[in-house]
Amino acid sequence: MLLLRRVTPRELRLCQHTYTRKAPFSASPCPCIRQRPNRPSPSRPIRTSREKDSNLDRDRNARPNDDPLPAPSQPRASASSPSRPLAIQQARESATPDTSTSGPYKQVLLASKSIRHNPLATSPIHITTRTSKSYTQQLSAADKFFSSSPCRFLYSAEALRHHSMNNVTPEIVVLGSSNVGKSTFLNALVGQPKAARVSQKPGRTTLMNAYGVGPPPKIPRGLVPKGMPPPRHSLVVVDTPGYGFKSQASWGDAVIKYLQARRTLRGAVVLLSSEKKLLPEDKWMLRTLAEANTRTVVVLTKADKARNGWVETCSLLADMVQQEVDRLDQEFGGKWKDGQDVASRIYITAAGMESPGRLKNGGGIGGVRTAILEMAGFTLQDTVAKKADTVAYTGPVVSFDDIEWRT
Ligand SMILES: Nc1nc2c(ncn2[C@@H]2O[C@H](COP(=O)(O)OP(=O)(O)OP(=O)(O)O)[C@@H](O)[C@H]2O)c(=O)[nH]1
Ligand SMILES: [Mg+2]
Repeated sequence: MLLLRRVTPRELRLCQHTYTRKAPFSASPCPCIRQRPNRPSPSRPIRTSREKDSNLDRDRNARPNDDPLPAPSQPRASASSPSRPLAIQQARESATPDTSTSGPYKQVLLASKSIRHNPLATSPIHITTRTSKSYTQQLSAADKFFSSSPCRFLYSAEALRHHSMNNVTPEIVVLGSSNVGKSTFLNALVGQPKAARVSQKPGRTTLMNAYGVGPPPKIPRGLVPKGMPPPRHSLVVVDTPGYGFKSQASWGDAVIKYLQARRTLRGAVVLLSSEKKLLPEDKWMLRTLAEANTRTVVVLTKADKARNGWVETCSLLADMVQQEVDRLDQEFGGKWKDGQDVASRIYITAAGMESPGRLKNGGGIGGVRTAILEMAGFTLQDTVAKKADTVAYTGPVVSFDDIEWRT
């Protein structure tokens, strides 16, 4: 449910200040007050009896090294004080020397299904490509989710009112400065080279373009609003025009209004170029999302551009971004990153290194896929994912945010 509250004079001043700055993505002054829609309930997610059984088996068979990523329903204090299971996992990762990123950059980047920032690492390099057994299973479930059904272009929207009506399907928006690689990233995410148009010139994408991804969800007919066709995809991903260089104020207005008002928006992916520093316009975008309490995953793109220096380059930038995210999280009362686990990490990708169809989870795309699914309200059940070839997608990937659809 969309919750609105009165804007305090301080917030209003802050917004006006933000938007009237030398506009990165200039938009008219208006308050950012959208609460996160449909946060996961603090109680355990409801599960089907089959899932319960399989989870019981998993619990019985779990070995200490197979620490699964914590269920999204588990409470988490803030990004700076991670939940216990996440802290245990990070501590484990930092306990043994991490050589997972060493080797020729092309080989390592293409082979890495998840490239994550690990701020607790004891070495000066805070990047890891290591994956536990259960995380590997989650990655493969995420790959199947994105690749099993072809992605479908849904519509282009110039303004909020042009977006199709959507009451049921979770949406994720891809944001970033112009030319950062948003459309390339979207193509890699959905595994289709030509889903979105890509160009070397900044300012290529000028509209918000929505794509349907994932298999059709199983929703009882009665829960679909009258006169609406049942959704054909489990998730909508929205590509956006870039902010900063070659951007236009009207694009910024449209995107900000969408961020504030779209009820089914479950989270944002903010792309930052690893060729650049953290730009003022990126800080502005992160602040806007923190203020609106929108779940956010940060992704560094074009890791391959630094060639063999990619690990150091990305590690430094990720450290800076993490500091900014933690600072914003604290400023807004520790609520922004609350309840995010997989999605609380900073991810690194090299989506443009290989044709998206061939990249699959490689180039770090797999890690972002799991984070996006978590943000969108899906739980990746690793035990069931083993049988992914034989079960329908209500098995390995279960939406708990949308659980009321099925009851
Ligand atoms: N080397 C390399 N190039 C990349 C990568 N990702 C994107 N690019 C290149 O960066 C350029 C811009 O990519 P786009 O995906 O069009 O960027 P965008 O953010 O959608 O740009 P706008 O729509 O103009 O805002 C293209 O030439 C891509 O091939 C990457 O991971 N590695
Ligand atoms: Mg684009």
